[in-house]
Amino acid sequence: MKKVEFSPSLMTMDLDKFKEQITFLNDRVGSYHIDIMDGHYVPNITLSPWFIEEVRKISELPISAHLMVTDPSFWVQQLVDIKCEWICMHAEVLDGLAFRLIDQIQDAGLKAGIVLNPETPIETIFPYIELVDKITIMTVDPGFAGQRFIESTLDKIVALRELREQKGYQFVIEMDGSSSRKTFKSIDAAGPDIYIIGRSGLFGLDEDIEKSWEIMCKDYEDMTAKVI
Ligand SMILES: O=C(CO)[C@@H](O)[C@H](O)[C@H](O)COP(=O)(O)O
Ligand SMILES: [Co+2]
Repeated sequence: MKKVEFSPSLMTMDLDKFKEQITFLNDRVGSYHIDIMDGHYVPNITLSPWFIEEVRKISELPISAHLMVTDPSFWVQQLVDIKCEWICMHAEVLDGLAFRLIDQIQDAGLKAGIVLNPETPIETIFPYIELVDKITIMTVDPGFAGQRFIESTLDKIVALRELREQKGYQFVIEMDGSSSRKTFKSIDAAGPDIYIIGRSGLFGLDEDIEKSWEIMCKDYEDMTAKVI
C-alpha cells in the first residue's frame, strides 16, 4: 500500500512553540506547507519567504510554498532566490504567465505546483498539465484556516488520479483545507498523495504537539484503517 505524506500547514502552528513543534515534526512528516498571502488575492496576510528561511535553520525537509497572491511573478522570483523546493501558484492568476513561470521554477532546479480553487475545474490547466510537478486541490476557499470542508472538490482528485494513470503524467496530487477526523475517510477514498494538515487535523488538537500528533495518527487510523 502506498503511504500518504502529511505536510503540516505552518500558518496554523503555535508560534511560541516554533522550535519545539518543528523539531518534533521533522522526523514524522514529509514536508512543510507554507501559506504566503498578499492581502489582495485573499483578504489575509500570513507567512513569507523570511519565514521559510527561519524554518530552514532547524529543518532539512522540503518546503512547499502555497502562493495566494495576485502577482505570482514577484513572489516566484523571491522563492527561486531562496531555492524553495516547491513553488505552488494558483491557476486562477496564471493566464499569460503559466509557461514562463513553470519554466523559471524548473530551470532553477525546483518543482512547480499548481493550485486550484474549489470552483476551478481541472480543465483550466490542461494546456500545461503535463509540465507540472504537483497539483493541489483546495478543499476550502483559500485564505483562512478553520473553514468548512467542500466535499465536492474531491471529485477533482479522483479525476486527476485517473488522468495521471491514463496519460502517464508524473505530477503528485495534494489536498489543502480542513483535513481532520471528520474528513479523513472521504479524502482517503479520493486518494491524494499529500494531505495538508492544519488546525483542525493537528495543531488545534492539543497544546502539546506530541499529544496532537498521537491523536491525529489515531484519528487517521480509526477513519481509514491505515497506519501512518
Ligand atoms: O491554504 C490554506 C488556506 O488558505 C491552508 O493551507 C490552511 O492553512 C489549512 O487549510 C489550515 O488547516 P485547517 O484549519 O483547514 O485544518
Ligand atoms: Co495552503
